Amino acid sequence: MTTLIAQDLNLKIDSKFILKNINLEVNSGQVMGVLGPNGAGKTSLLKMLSGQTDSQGCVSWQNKQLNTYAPQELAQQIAVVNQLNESVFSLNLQQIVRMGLLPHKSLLSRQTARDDQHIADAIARVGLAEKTYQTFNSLSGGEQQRGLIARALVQRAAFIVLDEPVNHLDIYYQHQVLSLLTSLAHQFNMTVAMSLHDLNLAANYCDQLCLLHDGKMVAQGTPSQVLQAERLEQVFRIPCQVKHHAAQQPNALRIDFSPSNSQPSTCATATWQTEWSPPT
Ligand SMILES: Nc1ncnc2c1ncn2[C@@H]1O[C@H](COP(=O)(O)OP(=O)(O)OP(=O)(O)O)[C@@H](O)[C@H]1O
Repeated sequence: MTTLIAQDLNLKIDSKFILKNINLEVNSGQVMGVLGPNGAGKTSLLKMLSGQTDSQGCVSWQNKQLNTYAPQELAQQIAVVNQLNESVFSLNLQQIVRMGLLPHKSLLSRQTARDDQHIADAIARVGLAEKTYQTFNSLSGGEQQRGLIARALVQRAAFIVLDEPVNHLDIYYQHQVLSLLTSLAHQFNMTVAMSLHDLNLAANYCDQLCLLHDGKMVAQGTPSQVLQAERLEQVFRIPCQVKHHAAQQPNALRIDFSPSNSQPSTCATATWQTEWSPPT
């Protein structure tokens, strides 16, 4: 069943289109990856899909427009894990994860043993049980990222939106976190939308992909529909090969970018300063 529908989304700042005519649909139980080069509009799109930015256009979740949800009701439906900012938290990890319960509480409600169990389970699921009482500030970038994912789990929202969730994670936790998100979607019929820079992780873990370039939707569909060499070369401005491993898994893809083997794509316009000296 289609649960997320975005129609004709536009975002214009200072007369420049950041997003232009974006349309997409995501079914419940699916993981959608948002791909594209730096500045393509991934974060802006995720903010619109999760109601963090007012949309010029229409986003509806469960047949109801996002801008008609009350704030608490929206927070019960949608959990957001944004990119890490400089954190000002002096709270410990458990207290940060506990914030995920807020949408389900009234001002006077008490903490229950069941709440504590949910928090402990979520922290354990992201592999941070031994860091439960460490201050959030003192956690490593990857630990903070996993802590924020634990907070999203505690929120028990049916739609989780994550902006580059594996950015700070080592290879083990990249796979752990993406497997966890995929299994939440597939087993519990949740919907996940996330931006990713690693196209191979996107091919492995996402059911649907959309590829943005300069604020426009270049392609959307299954990984094998979207991840085509010629298109990726144009968008990412670097030579690329896409290999299909149908023998292992029907949709298994391997994307290799090989800048050293050939000349940069003719689309590449940037020139890089490779030497630098301090100003005198
Ligand atoms: N508030 C704003 N004012 C001006 N420009 C903005 C604003 N927000 C976003 N932009 C611009 O919109 C474009 C898209 O930004 P966005 O953060 O959505 O890209 P992105 O695809 O997530 O990039 P990255 O991969 O680097 O995180 C960028 O050129 C950015 O500078």
